[in-house]
Amino acid sequence: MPSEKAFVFSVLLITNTKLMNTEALKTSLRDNPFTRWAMLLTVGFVLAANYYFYDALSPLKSTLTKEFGFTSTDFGLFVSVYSIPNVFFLMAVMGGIILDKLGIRRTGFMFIAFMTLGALVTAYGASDMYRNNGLGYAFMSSFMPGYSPELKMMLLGRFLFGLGAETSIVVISKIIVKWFKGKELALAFGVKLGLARTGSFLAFNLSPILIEAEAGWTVATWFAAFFVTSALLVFLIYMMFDLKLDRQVEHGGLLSKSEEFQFSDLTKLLMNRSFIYVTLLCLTFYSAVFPFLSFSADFFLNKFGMSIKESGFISSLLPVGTMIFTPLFGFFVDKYGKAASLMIYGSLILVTVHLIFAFTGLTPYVMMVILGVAFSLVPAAMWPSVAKMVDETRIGSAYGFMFSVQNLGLWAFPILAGVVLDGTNPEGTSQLDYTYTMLMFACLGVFGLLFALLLKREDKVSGYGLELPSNSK
Ligand SMILES: NCCCC[C@H](NC(=O)[C@@H](N)CCCCN)C(=O)O
Repeated sequence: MPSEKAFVFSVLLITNTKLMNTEALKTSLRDNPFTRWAMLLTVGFVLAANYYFYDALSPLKSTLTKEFGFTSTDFGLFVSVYSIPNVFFLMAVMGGIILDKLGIRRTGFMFIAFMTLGALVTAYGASDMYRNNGLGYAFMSSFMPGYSPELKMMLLGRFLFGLGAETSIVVISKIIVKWFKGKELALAFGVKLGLARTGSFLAFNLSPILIEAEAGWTVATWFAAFFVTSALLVFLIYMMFDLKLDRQVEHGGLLSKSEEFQFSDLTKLLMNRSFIYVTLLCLTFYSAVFPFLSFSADFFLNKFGMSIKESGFISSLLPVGTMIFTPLFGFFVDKYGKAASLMIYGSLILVTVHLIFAFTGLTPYVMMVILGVAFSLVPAAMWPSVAKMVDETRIGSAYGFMFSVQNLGLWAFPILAGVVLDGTNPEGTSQLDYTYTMLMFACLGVFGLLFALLLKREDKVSGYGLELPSNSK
């Protein structure tokens, strides 16, 4: 009898231990809400640094003219060179493929390192150290005399920065999916975008303050570069947690053979009319926003006679607006749908605001907040809509492709804005007239509106259900 009892006891013990082990296997780091959200904050910091650096010199266009003799076209060139690797070498698409092959840690580190190198080279190109015949100055002076050696070094820096920055956004999107899939994914995406835009908000407000530093105006560029460098260090912390999570789950986020990117995926995407319309909307809408934002502080400074600080502050109202409205509209799209309609409204608002900027002297404070509503409506509806059109395993390639097409606009339109400005204002004019530049942005908005309308019409045929709530598809 006692031996029977002992047998039952040991069976119970073994079963219980087995159950406990299975339970331990089931829970991983991502199941702990604190760790999950801490990871979001960690990669959000990297994104904020990325957006900070992208915008850090935008409020300082007049300073660059004063210090280095930059024309509006030079400034446009500087903004746009960010996009060259993504347009001409399809870096965002390649980055997505590399990501699927090498995984998050190696790809993330490599591309954030490129961002850091680019940021440091840009700051160096603007520094006194370089201008006093520092390393590379003689070389940069030896060709294309029409462009200053400062501009050339800064262009090289921004090129390297762009090479890393867009792919790192794709990597971070994948990190969010890795930690939040099946949990609070939509909210996490909204918060991620909010953190990124905090970087832009800070850039427009901090750069004008930092140029007044005792050590000279280049404190603003060095600060931006060190912010990006600190992001690389913060990413190392993320990598440790990522490794730990991979040891807890089976496949470590790497794709199986059947899930890997195939070029036939791209052809399939290109045959999908809804995807084409949303990509063209992405190109035209974002081209009317980001390049405008890069010139906006200088526009306010010239049109309303504001200081660098005030014009930077007004520009920062756009990212602030999006930080509040994007999660709200994201929630609306999840719950009630109407994504295609929201993209139409967003495009309509964008055109109206640009026309008001072109032809009236209405206060820019309110207009920038309204523009923030437009810049929340479209992204909040656009990115989740793509997820309805393409298979989940192809979402990285789809976003990568959209980024590359979008970057065509982020490359061309800052240059065009500068060329239009230089072409429509006599040389040496003290107050730039932005009317034609604003009209150009309004026209882009009209194209965006057209593609949004086509997208809604196509949705009735394709049946992707863009007008339906998230969980009904
Ligand atoms: N899941 C995709 C989110 C994209 C957010 C989007 N960013 C971009 O489109 C970037 N390719 C361009 C960023 C250039 C300025 N930093 C956004 O709305 O910010």
